[in-house]
Amino acid sequence: MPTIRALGPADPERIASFRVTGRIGEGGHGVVYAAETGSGERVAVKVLQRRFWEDDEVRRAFGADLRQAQRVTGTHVARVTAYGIHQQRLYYASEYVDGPSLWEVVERRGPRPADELEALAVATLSALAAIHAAGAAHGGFKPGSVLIGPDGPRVIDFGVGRALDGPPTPGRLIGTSPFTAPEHLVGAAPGPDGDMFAWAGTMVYAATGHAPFGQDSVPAVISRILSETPDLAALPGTLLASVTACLDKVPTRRPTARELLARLTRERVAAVPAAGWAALAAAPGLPALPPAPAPAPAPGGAGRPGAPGAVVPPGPPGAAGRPGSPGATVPAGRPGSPASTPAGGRPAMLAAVPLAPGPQEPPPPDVPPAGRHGRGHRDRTFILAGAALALVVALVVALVASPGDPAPVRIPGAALSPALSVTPPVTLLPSPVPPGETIEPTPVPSPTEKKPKKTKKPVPGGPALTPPAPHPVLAVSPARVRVKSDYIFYVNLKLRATGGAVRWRATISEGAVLSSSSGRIRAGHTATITAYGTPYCSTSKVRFTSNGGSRTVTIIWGGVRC
Ligand SMILES: Nc1ncnc2c1ncn2[C@@H]1O[C@H](COP(=O)(O)OP(=O)(O)OP(=O)(O)O)[C@@H](O)[C@H]1O
Repeated sequence: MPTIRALGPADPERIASFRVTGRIGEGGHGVVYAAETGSGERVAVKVLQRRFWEDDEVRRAFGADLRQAQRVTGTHVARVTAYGIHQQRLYYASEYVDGPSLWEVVERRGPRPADELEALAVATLSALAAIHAAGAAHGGFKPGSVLIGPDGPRVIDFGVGRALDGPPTPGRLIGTSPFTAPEHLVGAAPGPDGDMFAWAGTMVYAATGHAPFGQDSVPAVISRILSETPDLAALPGTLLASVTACLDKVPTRRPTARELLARLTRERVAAVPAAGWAALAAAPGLPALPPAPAPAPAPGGAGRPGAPGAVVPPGPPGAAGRPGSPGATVPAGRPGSPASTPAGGRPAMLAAVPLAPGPQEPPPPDVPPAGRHGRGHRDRTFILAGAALALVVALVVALVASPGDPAPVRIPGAALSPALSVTPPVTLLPSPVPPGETIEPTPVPSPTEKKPKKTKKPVPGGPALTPPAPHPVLAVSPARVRVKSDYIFYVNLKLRATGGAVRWRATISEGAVLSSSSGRIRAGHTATITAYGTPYCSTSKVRFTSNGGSRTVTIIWGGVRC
């Protein structure tokens, strides 16, 4: 149960139509209050820090993201019930979950046993599937995003990552937790694939008590996320393949939440030997089923609960409700396994977890999924070229909007939900003033600039001589960067080869890391590498050496106070 503290002098007593009853806590983005609606329903209201209100881009994205988040419903999500602006601060309200976060549970009680992990996996995948089915992404999934309520795990804080972290632009980090997917570290926008990576890391945390890539210095964690595979030995066999697949560095290779939910459900059913199902079907004392009226197959296919000859999913004797209905529960342990315990004997925290998604969640896992995130096989050909870091360089090139590229930023002019009681009504329209820069690059020639036209010089008195071979040159841009935010700790550097192919090597001063330290660029081509540092008033020098000379880039990790 979260500790609710009394309000301080700076805390509001009302937020829009909500009566604030206490302060739950504060995170990186704002303060969360316990509050009540006019009809006495408990809600949690997150009031974002003022800097978000002051950011035009965030204000524009906030309305769009929250509208989408409001569409997400399901047994294992804390529904977003309202959002708006209160005293120049953005806020949103969600269902109050009366329970600790997964962080707290693991910190206090240690790594969780196999049966709890399985139930946790099913519940959180069910929530992510619902979020993704609504066209949203969580964008910041981590153990703190899972609250263990009296009726099972609930996922909070979904769908606002894009608004709070903004579009991927050079030098702007998307997501900052040790659970962040590698593609987000290099600028990709939050998406379902990234959620799956973060989900897997969260499962590793629940099984071991440690974040999969460590939690020490930021550059060290980033370097491990980009290049290392965590130790998964503590995971139960039932989850190992799923978690391993989700930790793939290539986003499109990761399975979807829906696919994993289907896999786990199938495996659970298959874990009961056929003889066990037969014995259950023939158990004495079951009321006789009426004879089948006709041999025609029933809609929904064989196995529909209640149909003659249907497989009856496991459930505690006397369990109410059809499997999949909100009230239906199954023991979290494998039926018949030594770990499984009766509902009453299970740890209270995960005592009863619906196995199948609730009625408002996506269709049952057996329904063939649609679209890229729903297709059965991820057969897209992605070739891992050698070591993981090489792969990351490819990701960087593919995903990052580099300093010279026009950033394809889609800004829907988002209006606040009309359902809200915002006084006075505020419309979040695109501002005519462009948002403030976060990085000041030294002006560099555009990488899209046209190659100089070859002009034939007339050579008086004879045929044209063979021109001397052009000398390869490595251009690096920007040459000097000042990062002006506490929340940004990476910078993309664009390398360009002219006059011939260039082989390059790079080193960076201590306390920072590079996504790649060597490579080859063909003439006229570009590559992007990323420097990760610590944004606390320090300077990093990146030194490039190549057959085209040497270059040094200076990065000043600033923050507004430096
Ligand atoms: N819907 C909710 N019901 C109950 N408690 C909540 C709810 N949402 C958040 N909380 C609690 O409020 C506290 C602060 O949450 P918050 O999301 O701000 O933390 P955070 O994840 O560290 O922050 P951020 O995501 O902004 O970095 C946490 O203890 C969290 O468990």
